[in-house]
Amino acid sequence: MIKVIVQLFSLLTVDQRNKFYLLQCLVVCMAIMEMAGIASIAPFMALVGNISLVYEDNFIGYMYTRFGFTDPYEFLFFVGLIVLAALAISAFVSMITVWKLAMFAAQIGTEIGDQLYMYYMRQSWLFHSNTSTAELTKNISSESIRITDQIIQPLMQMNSRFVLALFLTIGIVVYKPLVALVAVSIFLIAYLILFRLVRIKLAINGQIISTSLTNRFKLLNEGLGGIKDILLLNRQKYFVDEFKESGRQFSRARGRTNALWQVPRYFMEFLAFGAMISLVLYLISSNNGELGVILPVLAVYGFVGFKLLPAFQLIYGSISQIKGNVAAFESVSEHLFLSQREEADEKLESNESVKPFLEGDVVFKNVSFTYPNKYKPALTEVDLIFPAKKTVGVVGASGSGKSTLIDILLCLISPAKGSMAVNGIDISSENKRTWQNSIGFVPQSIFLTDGTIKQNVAFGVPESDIESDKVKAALKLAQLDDYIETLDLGIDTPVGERGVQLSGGQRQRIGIARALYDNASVLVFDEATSALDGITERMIMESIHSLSGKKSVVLIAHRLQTVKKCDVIYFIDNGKVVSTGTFDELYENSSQFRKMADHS
Ligand SMILES: Nc1ncnc2c1ncn2[C@@H]1O[C@H](COP(=O)(O)OP(=O)(O)OP(=O)(O)O)[C@@H](O)[C@H]1O
Repeated sequence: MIKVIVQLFSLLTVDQRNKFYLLQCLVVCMAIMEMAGIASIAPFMALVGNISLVYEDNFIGYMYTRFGFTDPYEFLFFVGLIVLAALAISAFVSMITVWKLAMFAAQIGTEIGDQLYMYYMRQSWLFHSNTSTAELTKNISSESIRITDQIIQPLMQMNSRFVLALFLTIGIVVYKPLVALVAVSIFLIAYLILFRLVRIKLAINGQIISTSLTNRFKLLNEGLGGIKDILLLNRQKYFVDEFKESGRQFSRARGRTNALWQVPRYFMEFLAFGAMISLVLYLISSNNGELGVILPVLAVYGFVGFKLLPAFQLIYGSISQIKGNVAAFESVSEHLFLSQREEADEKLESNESVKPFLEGDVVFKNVSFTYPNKYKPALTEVDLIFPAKKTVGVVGASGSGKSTLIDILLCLISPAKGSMAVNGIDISSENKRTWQNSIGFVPQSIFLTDGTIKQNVAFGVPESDIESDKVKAALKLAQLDDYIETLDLGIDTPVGERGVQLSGGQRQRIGIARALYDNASVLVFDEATSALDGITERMIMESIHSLSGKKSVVLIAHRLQTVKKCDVIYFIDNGKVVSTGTFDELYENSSQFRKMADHS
């Protein structure tokens, strides 16, 4: 647990650390004020028990004459007011401190969520293709809240209570050493035994909470994402039962964790009352029932107990909560540390001047690639050229390596061996962004946001920066202008979540318009016309081929009709380029290609 606290602290920025130190000063201030409030009660209660103290040679007697009082009860009233004022100031400082601590913890917690989102958004395609989205969603939306509410908040509260408990303990030990040491030891030992008994259970519960949350997010994604198939196959029961089961595990683990830190309070209160009664009996027997001596001691211990017991309970509760939720921090800590390191690197990178555009022949030299969890390479020593302003087809059977080749072209993955150069310039991590700025990509399945047609064409551009003329031109090229004209709201028509209000072909054409919006110099189509009907496909293919001579176009296709007009076609098999040429040349020279063409 100490390790988690140290790690959390090392994740704080300089600003956050400075704020933390300031808050720490406020916490000490709060503890001192609470101490002062309690300490002021002793003389007041002494006076209540024995008003003749004002005539004796002590601090009370000195104050009585110093302020010129003549009536002892008037002085008692005055002391009462001072005690009230001290308690009010202490309550005020406590309120401010607790408020600031809560705000600070909430801010750090939210920033953890932001940090994770930023980190995941910056990760490579390889990272995302090998990581579960449910896991990442859970980390951002749920684990970061768990870290805020169940680790940082308790940590900050515990911190303030710890300082107070320490001061109060020192105070009462100085006041009456023996009684104080006995009382504090009883409580400390009781809490220590309790914590040792429950800590393993708490850690296990924390793990169960994390696992069941991952399952619930996974079932949410899969259930709602695949609702069409589920409705059709009538598989709701399986998803609902699994969701309920993970919910049951989650609630039981969470309930147990909460109970383990709340329930012992009642036992400790019983112990406190027992200690108080023992103290009364001890004081009465050792002071012959003299109220003037007994009352101030009882009042101080009463008030100290009133403050110290909740402080002990809060410290114990906080430690239990933190222990029960360490798993939440562990599941994101690696990503948080990596994101911290990446941010530092990014600052260095941002100083570089970035060229906006790259165009020219794209040359693959001896490119090989193997996926991290695979033994067999997806591409082996590929040498090829995508000539500038020509239309190139990439064909091959399913699993032959076409998408991998395109992912390298798009710089979504980097070749393990070999290189890619554009116009003679090797593409590396430094100029990768510039190259990506130059490409428009239309994937097999288009991702649409729950926005308008316009927002989906100018994907990720702030509304105020979207150029409607460019959107309309791209839509025209994608053969969607006729459809837009039939809509009352035109390009401002909402498409519904993931484009459910559009047909598959219309979604595909929005994707094509998106690739065309930024006027990229290279357009890459990954089976982009597969969802279209024959006539629309032909019209779009004509638009695409009309770009020949103006833009470089790369077409990946299963159906070889799509690549018939390409200037050059690469035929891929088993991760290697096995034949190159025009459609007719390949048809003539490659029996494999001929077989595919005849069956497409
Ligand atoms: N993210 C990944 N992790 C591990 N292996 C992968 C990954 N993506 C693809 N592969 C593997 O790499 C090989 C080439 O796959 P790729 O997707 O490039 O083929 P493809 O020709 O595009 O197939 P299709 O036409 O069916 O889309 C396949 O064996 C595939 O299983």
